[in-house]
Amino acid sequence: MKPIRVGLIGLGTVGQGVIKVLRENAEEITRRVGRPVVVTHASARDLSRERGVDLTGVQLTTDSMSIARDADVDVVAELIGGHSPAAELILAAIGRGKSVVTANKALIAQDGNRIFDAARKAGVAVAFEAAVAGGIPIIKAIREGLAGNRIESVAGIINGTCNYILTQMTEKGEDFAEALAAAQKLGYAEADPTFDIEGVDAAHKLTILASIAFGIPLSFEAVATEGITRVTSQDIANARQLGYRIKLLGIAKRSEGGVELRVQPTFIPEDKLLAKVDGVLNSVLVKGNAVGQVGFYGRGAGSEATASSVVADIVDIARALTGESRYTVPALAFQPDAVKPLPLVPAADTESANYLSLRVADEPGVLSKITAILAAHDISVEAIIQREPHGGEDAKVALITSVVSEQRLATAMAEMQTLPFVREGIARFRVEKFD
Ligand SMILES: NC(=O)c1ccc[n+]([C@@H]2O[C@H](COP(=O)([O-])OP(=O)(O)OC[C@H]3O[C@@H](n4cnc5c(N)ncnc54)[C@H](O)[C@@H]3O)[C@@H](O)[C@H]2O)c1
Ligand SMILES: N[C@@H](CCO)C(=O)O
Ligand code: NA
Repeated sequence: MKPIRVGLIGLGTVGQGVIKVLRENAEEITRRVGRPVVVTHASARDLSRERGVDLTGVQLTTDSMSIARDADVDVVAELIGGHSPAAELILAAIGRGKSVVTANKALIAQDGNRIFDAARKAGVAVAFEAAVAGGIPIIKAIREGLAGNRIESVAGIINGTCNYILTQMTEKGEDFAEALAAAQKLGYAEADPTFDIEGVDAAHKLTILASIAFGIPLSFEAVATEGITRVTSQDIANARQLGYRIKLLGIAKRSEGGVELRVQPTFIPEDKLLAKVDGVLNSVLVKGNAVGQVGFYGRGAGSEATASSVVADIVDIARALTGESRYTVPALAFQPDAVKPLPLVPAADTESANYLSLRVADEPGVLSKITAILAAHDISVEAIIQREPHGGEDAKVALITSVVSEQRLATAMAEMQTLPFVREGIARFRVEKFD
């Protein structure tokens, strides 16, 4: 039986995982597809590097474009990341009538509209399950499994590196830099890890999820994005004492004004599902009007977990090439001419409960003055802790507010900041209760 020939562009963490998974599970995959699926071609920047995977039978090259154009390649997997030359390579493969699999969320979030358009015109597929939440089949679940619903919200932990760092800081007391270095070593981080820690990678993924969930164009620029670099060990300790965990959450939800898209470090009550998702694990909760809430959980990064999704996409395409059926699921779940923008709610118009942390001079009456300002703005305090000063340090106050609009909170915080005993720089993070 003639095999489906896969050309891999990039032999890094994910590329090596794909070789391994396709080899290890060859028998099962052949039974699923109806014929073998084999990596016949692969490109890398440095062919002399030792990779720890068996590359026998794979034709190696440094010329990635030759793979995109090779008539002897049936499916191309782009696993180099970044915008260029990834975009050119994908478009070249599409131009030769090949379906493409990619793990490149940065490219899809920013340039997906153009790529899907080209693929549609060429009658081929661009599949990207590995781009969001690594090994969790969340794209397929929303696009196909939940296609009967009006999706109300998608929320979750969608960056493995940040979740790993926050977990190491919380459980092991590791410092930020140490935990990031470990995440990089484990193959979780992006080539430029500022994409992870500044929330950009999560924003790329949220952009894709929002399009698939709501049928809106890819709108990366509209995501209000904050990473985890402002989260201190003190915030983590405060969260614990108040009964919360801090997670970097991506949230896309419908609200009165349209859709809200945000990525932020968020306090979550410790008994909620998302608060218990630790390490490199990701979890996504989807709310549909028919199904209610459904949750997905699994490894969000790493070589073989991510390869699991790349290979699933290759299998989908291989099945379509093998059987009578064409690959007919639209890339962004909705028919291209039915994708329409919804108003994007500005962050200032959104509402949430909040965690505030203040450094204050050790004076009598401090707490009552702070709470009086909050009360004057109709904000109630749900929990509060005060740490006594020691060794000449300031006292510290941390509290959780009721649900309040961004504007009202900003006014109250500005007023608090003018109190003479409140030091510069009140820290604030959102709280999501998932009630
Ligand atoms: N690592 C993960 O856990 C993970 C998870 C999901 C998605 N992704 C995505 O998968 C893609 C690859 O990530 P990775 O972690 O494997 O990165 P990586 O840095 O380990 O691997 C990329 C490889 O591509 C090579 N490369 C770069 N330009 C090339 C070119 N023009 N031709 C041939 N090879 C080239 C690099 O030398 C490197 O070996 C990225 O888009 C990333 O966002 C990664
Ligand atoms: N750098 C990404 C890889 C998976 O997309 C993460 O840590 O989640
Ligand atoms: Na996925």
